[in-house]
This record gives sequence, structure tokens and C-alpha cells, in this order.
Amino acid sequence: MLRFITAGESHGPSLTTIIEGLPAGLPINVEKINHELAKRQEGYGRGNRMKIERDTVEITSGVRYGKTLGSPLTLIVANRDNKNWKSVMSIEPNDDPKSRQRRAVQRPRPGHADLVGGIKYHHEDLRNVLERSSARETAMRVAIGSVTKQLLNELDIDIVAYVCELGGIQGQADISKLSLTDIRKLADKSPVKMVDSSQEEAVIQKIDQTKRDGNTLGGVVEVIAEGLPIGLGSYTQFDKKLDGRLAQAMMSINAFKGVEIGDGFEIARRFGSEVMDEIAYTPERGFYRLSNHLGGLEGGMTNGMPVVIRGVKKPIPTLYKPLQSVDIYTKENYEANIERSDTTAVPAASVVAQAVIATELTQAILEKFPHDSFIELKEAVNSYREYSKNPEMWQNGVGNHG
Ligand SMILES: Cc1cc2nc3c(=O)[nH]c(=O)nc-3n(C[C@H](O)[C@H](O)[C@H](O)COP(=O)(O)O)c2cc1C
Ligand SMILES: C=C(O[C@@H]1CC(C(=O)O)=C[C@@H](OP(=O)(O)O)[C@H]1O)C(=O)O
Repeated sequence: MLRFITAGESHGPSLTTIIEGLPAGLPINVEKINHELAKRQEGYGRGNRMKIERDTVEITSGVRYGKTLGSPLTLIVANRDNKNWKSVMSIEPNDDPKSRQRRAVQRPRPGHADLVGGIKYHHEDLRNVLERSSARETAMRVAIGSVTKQLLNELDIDIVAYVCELGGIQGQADISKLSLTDIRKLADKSPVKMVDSSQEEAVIQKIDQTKRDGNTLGGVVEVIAEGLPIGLGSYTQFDKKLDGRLAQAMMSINAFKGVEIGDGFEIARRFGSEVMDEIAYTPERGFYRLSNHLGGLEGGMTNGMPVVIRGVKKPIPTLYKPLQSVDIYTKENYEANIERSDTTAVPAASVVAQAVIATELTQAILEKFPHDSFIELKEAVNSYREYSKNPEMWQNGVGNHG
């Protein structure tokens, strides 16, 4: 079983995670982790914080000579901005109520965690909420996702993500005609991580105008994973259903408000005959489908077709032209606090989405297959792949009532 938690405040010294349950002997490439971290920082429309940070990972346990030991893996990503926040983020007691109040964030931003978090945790200063509710935490989830993606890649599973829509402008590329490698190349070189360069200029102009207006934008991202064995997840219990678990992973990203799998909400408008993916068989491919409307998942399990999952990200809650709020001390109407902010973070969110889906898929793989060592895992996955092309129970005549 793969377990991890993340820790760290946005302007504290660092983000940390301990990941437990990875197989021993998995090659870990630190450069690949740093590459994913850099990709998360890119993307047109981000604020000034991204000019300060140069996210890189430090590994302090669990790896020796480039391979996992099977012991807990500890990752640390430093916050360069911390040096500018030393006194605000001090861990020493501050016994001066006047200084505490002078510094306090007290006009909660609609759409952020400020107000509810303050009420729930009895915080007199809403900074105590925003420091941890900040999407800074997603840097660590990308680092974890890069480790799990390296595991998937070693098992010949590929995963990509890109932006399908930003600020109401949809990409026009027919991605069904592209390989995952092409999608990755196109998204990587796009300033907005879209596959379709014809829409880029319009999106950039919309972001620029929105920034001038003191407003913000959301969008839609898609993740595709190919090469997954059949039967990850299970129909036998509600919390084992992989579609539900992937949706949870996607929704756990800050500002995500919706998830679709396969053709998603569109299937509500179609006949059953247009939605179910018909079954075919060849000895080389095994069982496969003639279409993939259901996004590679049936009965809470992978069916061998690519897993396709989209997430909707709302616009950034902090507005430079702020919305109405209420001062938590005086209860008078005020404009919400302005914290330094992005105009949009949909491109970054596509990198995070890929990471969290890679991690959840890895969890499902490690649940199904023995994995003390990576060699053992790979052998088990490959022999199961062979089995699932021609399941023995049918070869042996079980179910043959003739
Ligand atoms: C990569 C990324 C960057 C974000 N940047 C900001 C930001 O600069 N300002 C902001 O107010 N919200 C930002 N958000 C969104 C908030 O973190 C999020 O809305 C907040 O935590 C409340 O959670 P909820 O929207 O999931 O309800 C960002 C989200 C992501 C994924
Ligand atoms: C720090 C990151 O994103 C931050 C997410 C965020 C929020 O409220 O979610 C608010 C901003 O924080 P700051 O006020 O420090 O600029 C973003 O920059 C990051 O993505 O690494």
C-alpha cells in the first residue's frame, strides 16, 4: 500500500512529504522530478511568486545510488520566498495583541478558504488558514506525482495532461489523432499548455485583458493514461471503485469544481448505443474496445482502454478588483483582502492533475500486485497482462456447459 502526507505552509521554510510503500529498486531520476516542478511553475497568467521560486526537490531518505530502498522516501521542496516572510511566519510566540492585529488578514476572500477556515479553527488571523489552503501545496503533489509517474513509465504506462479550455476558449485540436508523445510535446511548448496553437494567441489576449480588469479565469484540463493493465480498482466495494477514487484525486486539487470521465456530461444526451464501447478480440491485443466513450473505466475498474479524465478549475478567488466581504472583527462591509495572486493557474493545474492521477493509478497498481521489489512488481504486471489477453479460466473450459 502506498501512503503519503504532505506538510508545509506557503511562506514557511519548505514543503515536505514522506511516501511509504514504494517497491525497492525503482530507479528515481531527480532531474525528472525537477522538470515536472518547473513545468508547474510555467504557464501564462501566473503572478510574481513564480518569479521568486525555483522549485527543486531534495531527497533526504529512501534512495541510494539512484534507486529506492523500500524504506520511506522523504522529499523536501524549499520555499525561496520564506526569507521575505521570516517574521510573519515566525514560530516564536507573539504576545503583543496590537502587533498581531496589525498584521492580521481579516477581510476574507470569497471563494478562498479564509472565512470558513477561520470560523472552524478559531483563527483570529486568516493568514493561519491561507498559508496551508494555498495551492503552494500542489508543488509537493507534483513531486510525488513525478515519482509515481516514473514507476508507471517503468511499467510501460504513459500519462499526459493538457489544457482543453481556458477562459471559455476551447482548443480545437482533434487529439484522438495524436499520440501521447505528440500531445506532451505540443502542450509542453505552449505557454498555456494547450495542444492547439491556433487558440493560443486568443487565450493570451484574454488573460492580459482579464489581468488589466483585475479579474481572473478558470478552465478545463484533461489527463490521459495509456497502457494500464485491465482490472485496477474494484466493483466489490464503494471505496475501491477507481473512477470514484480518481475523481476524488482530481477534486482534491485547489479550485477544482467538477470532474468528467470519458465523454462525461455529454453522455447524458446520447443513446446507450452511442455510449457503450463494443468489445472485440485478437490474440495479440486480447480484449479491446471499438471506442472509448467511457474513458477506460467500467465497474470501477480499468478496462484496458486509455483512462481519460477531465477536471474543471474555477477562476482564481483573489481579485485585484476585490469583491464584497465583511471585516471579521468589525462585521462591517469591506472589499476582500488582496493577496498577491495569479490571473489564471489552469496551465499549472494541468501538471498537478497529471501528478495526482499518476499517484492514484500507482496506488491501484500497488494494491493489485506484489511489490516488495520493483523486479517482483514488473514480473507480476507483465505476466498478468499476458494472462488477461487469454484468461486461463476460459481456456480450461470453466463456464463451458457444452
Ligand atoms: C496552481 C494553482 C495556483 C493557484 N493560485 C492562486 C492564487 O494565486 N490566488 C488565489 O486566490 N487562489 C489560487 N488558487 C486557488 C486557491 O488555492 C483555491 O481556490 C483555494 O485553496 C480554495 O479552495 P477551493 O477553491 O478548492 O474551494 C490556485 C490554485 C492552483 C491549483
Ligand atoms: C505559491 C504558489 O501559488 C500560490 C497559490 C495561492 C493560493 O492562494 O492558492 C496564492 C499565491 O501565493 P502568493 O501570495 O505567495 O503569491 C500563489 O502564488 C505556487 O503555485 O507555488
